[in-house]
Amino acid sequence: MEREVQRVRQAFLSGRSRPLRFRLQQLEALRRMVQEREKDILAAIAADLCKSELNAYSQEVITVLGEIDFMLENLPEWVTAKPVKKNLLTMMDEAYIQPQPLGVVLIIGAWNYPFVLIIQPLIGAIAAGNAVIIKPSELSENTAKTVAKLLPQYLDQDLYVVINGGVEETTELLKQRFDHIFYTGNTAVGKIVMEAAAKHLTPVTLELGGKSPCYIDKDCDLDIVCRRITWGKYMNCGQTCIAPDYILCEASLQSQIVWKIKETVKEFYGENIKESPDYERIINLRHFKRILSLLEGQKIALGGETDEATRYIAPTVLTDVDPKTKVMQEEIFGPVLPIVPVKNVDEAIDFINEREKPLALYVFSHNHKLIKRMIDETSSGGVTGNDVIMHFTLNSFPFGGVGSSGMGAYHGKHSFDTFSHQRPCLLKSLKREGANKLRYPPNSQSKVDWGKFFLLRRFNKEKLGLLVLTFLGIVAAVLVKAGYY
Ligand SMILES: NC(=O)c1ccc[n+]([C@@H]2O[C@H](COP(=O)([O-])OP(=O)(O)OC[C@H]3O[C@@H](n4cnc5c(N)ncnc54)[C@H](O)[C@@H]3O)[C@@H](O)[C@H]2O)c1
Ligand SMILES: CCCCCCCCCCCCC/C=C/C=O
Repeated sequence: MEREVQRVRQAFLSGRSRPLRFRLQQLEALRRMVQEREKDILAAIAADLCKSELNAYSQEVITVLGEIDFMLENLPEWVTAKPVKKNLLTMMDEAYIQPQPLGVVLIIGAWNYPFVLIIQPLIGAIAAGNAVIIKPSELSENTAKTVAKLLPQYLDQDLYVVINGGVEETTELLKQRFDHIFYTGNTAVGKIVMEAAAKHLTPVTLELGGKSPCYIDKDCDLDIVCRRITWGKYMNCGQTCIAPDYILCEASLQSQIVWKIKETVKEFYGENIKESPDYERIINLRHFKRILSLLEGQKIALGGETDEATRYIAPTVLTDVDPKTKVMQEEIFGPVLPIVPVKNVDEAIDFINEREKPLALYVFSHNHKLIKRMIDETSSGGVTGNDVIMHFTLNSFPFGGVGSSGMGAYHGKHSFDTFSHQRPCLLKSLKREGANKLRYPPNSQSKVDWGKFFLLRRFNKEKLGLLVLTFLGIVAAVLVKAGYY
């Protein structure tokens, strides 16, 4: 493992990942890989998650292609040095911020969207000029193997390397020194990753999970609300980091919500859900059993049917859920939707604020002020009003958590920034030593006064005349330098 990381570091130190032309060429090669090997990629995702290839394409491949195009379009502007405002002490100097690559980045992916969750951060890391080691999730082994096979056929083989394996390999990998670690997965492993990173003072981005609440106000169109929630909750069989985890609403709305979700489930998946190409399965038996255990003692208002052999769990809704029960203590990550009755929006806000900060928050209402109030008075990684999931699709948004749902963010320019160091560069001349004497010892009141003038723009009235003269002198010098005289 050490040798492999060393090999990637040597490739980074060769400097070839840095030129803009190289980054663009690698991103184009990655796009070619996705387009030419689309069938292999879709088949792998489909096999891992019992997902239709159409759904694999619209949930993962579209996002990846959109992200590559966005990078190719904007990267030339992002990589350029940006001049910054100067003070009076540096006004004759060159001052700019130069984004630079961090070095060798480790990307650890999760299994639930096994392609996009490793390739989207990879796009950002390449765009920022880094070398990358990717560790896909071992639970989605078809996608892991396919990516390990395809990437070296299209990308630089020493700069971008896939290492497959489970906990043992990841633990070994985490002992190595990286310049950034980008981890997607559960909060418990997030802590392990952060602890390992701390040993080398490596910065981390943690894309974690949590219980994303969904508040439904009584002033809204329940038909539309329930259609949108049904889509976001049962997509990928509930195994989506930003799926609505539970509903908060007035008790009187519950029966209508159950009825409308039931109707929508029929509309989306037909009478026989098991036969639907749009309804996935739980990733493994451990998760299947974990989700079943969340149903114990609950009032099942819809669904509840299961089949262990195929790890099928029907779209399920629980009503009158007691917040103290197990289903409300952990992220569900399955097709189970508890409804927790609250008296009003105040109680909903308190409910959310008494718990860990979620990755996403959803609010449904015709009342725009109520939505704004929810946003102002709570915290979450992201918010979508009157819909679910959709903030993920906008690459102008930073995507990430807050508090226990994660730290750092990515997508679009935010990925480029995550994998770049914003290096401040001040280029002075060896001339004009007169002005610089101000900061050299021995210090004096007069030097402090000048310092106040130059840096704080504060001065005393007696010296005003002298200061004005100095200022005019500086202006004249600038004009001479700029070629006006
Ligand atoms: N914020 C996001 O973008 C996002 C996206 C997807 C999933 N998630 C969250 O991820 C969770 C589901 O994923 P998961 O954690 O089950 O995925 P997982 O089991 O695939 O684990 C994630 C990664 O951690 C590694 N890993 C597991 N145990 C480890 C250990 N002990 N030491 C070191 N590495 C280890 C795995 O090899 C894998 O690569 C949910 O909480 C979900 O909300 C978040
Ligand atoms: C055919 C139209 C496609 C609509 C766009 C759907 C967007 C789905 C996004 C799925 C989320 C994938 C990333 C998940 C992260 C967390 O698990």
